[in-house]
Amino acid sequence: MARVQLKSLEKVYGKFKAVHGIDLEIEDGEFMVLVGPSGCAKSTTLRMIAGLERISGGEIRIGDDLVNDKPPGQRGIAMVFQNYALYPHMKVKNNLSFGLRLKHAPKAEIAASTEEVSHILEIEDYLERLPKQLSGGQAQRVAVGRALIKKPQVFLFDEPLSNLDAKLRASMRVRITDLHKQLLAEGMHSTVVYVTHDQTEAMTMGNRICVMKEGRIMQVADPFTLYRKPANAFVAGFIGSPEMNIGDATLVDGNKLRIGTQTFTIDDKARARIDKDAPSEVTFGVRPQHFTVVDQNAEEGLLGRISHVEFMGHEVYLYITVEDQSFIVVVPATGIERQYLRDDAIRIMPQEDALHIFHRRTGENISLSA
Ligand SMILES: Nc1ncnc2c1ncn2[C@@H]1O[C@H](COP(=O)(O)OP(=O)(O)OP(=O)(O)O)[C@@H](O)[C@H]1O
Repeated sequence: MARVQLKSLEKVYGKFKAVHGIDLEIEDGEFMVLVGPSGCAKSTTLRMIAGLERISGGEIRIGDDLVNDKPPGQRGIAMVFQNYALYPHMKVKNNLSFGLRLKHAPKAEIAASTEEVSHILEIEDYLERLPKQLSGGQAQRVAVGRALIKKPQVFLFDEPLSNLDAKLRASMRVRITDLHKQLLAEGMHSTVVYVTHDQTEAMTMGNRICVMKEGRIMQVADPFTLYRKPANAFVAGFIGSPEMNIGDATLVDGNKLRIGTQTFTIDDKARARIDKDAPSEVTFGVRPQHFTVVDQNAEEGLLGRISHVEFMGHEVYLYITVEDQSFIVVVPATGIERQYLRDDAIRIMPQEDALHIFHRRTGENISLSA
């Protein structure tokens, strides 16, 4: 069993509390991504699980073991770092087998494991090279191989793809998640805790994602739930690209929303979801993909002006100013009947069930019920 449990976990650096008593249960075999902006303490949390950082309070369990005071080598973990951390003077094959040699594993086992791992990661051709003779992607595969060869209960990844270009990152995302599935299919209890600041990486790789902010957990959920039902305005703004449109609004008579001086009727589905006790001064949220461009003379919707147009190939990003609020709206580029031009007037309307309402002060999503 390689469940990882964090209970009231805390980290204090001098007078600064970096981690504020977080609770998180990562299931056996799960791929859990810790994501959040720079400084939210995702790396600190990972390093505490690894045993590279002492904890200031709370508990960490790996499997059934309380590991609070155990050194990294006794935790059944292997870690892959952003900078690969390969030994520069060792050939790839020796980098791979280093952990096994340290444990004085039999020579035949070392040879067989090196062969197996290099085959899985397709690095057989580089075994005799030094790290400096590898590309970034190849070096990263060696770093993953070095973790894999230890057959750890838990893999810890700290921003492993940050140093790669966009194309290589995309292919390594697939490779790592495929590898995880393969290990599970072979009956290895390989739990993954993966740290990134990149929401695309989080959404595409995680079974579940833990979104963090300033040393606190904002939401833990599967990618679909995070996108469709963000618990608060922070998660809503962090997950999704381009970012969700978020701004001040007023609920009027429980069935209308006023943004600036413009008011539109909230659709029945959204109205049913909004907390009956919601305050009138709220924060609204609508994803750029969830607006419809409606007739300029329609009675409903928000009338604004296009301030900028970005043609992205398959879609067009429209930057729209509605009074003093800025919106970004994504429309499909194929089949558009009209050309969108800068300075044009435009009227937009949130699609049915696409409106989120957040508590202005706490940020809590008060349109999630039902
Ligand atoms: N050794 C340290 N001494 C003091 N403060 C530290 C130390 N290490 C980290 N911190 C602080 O703790 C907070 C969390 O840092 P951490 O590196 O875990 O964040 P992160 O989310 O991983 O950020 P990044 O994506 O930039 O790596 C930050 O405010 C950081 O400045």
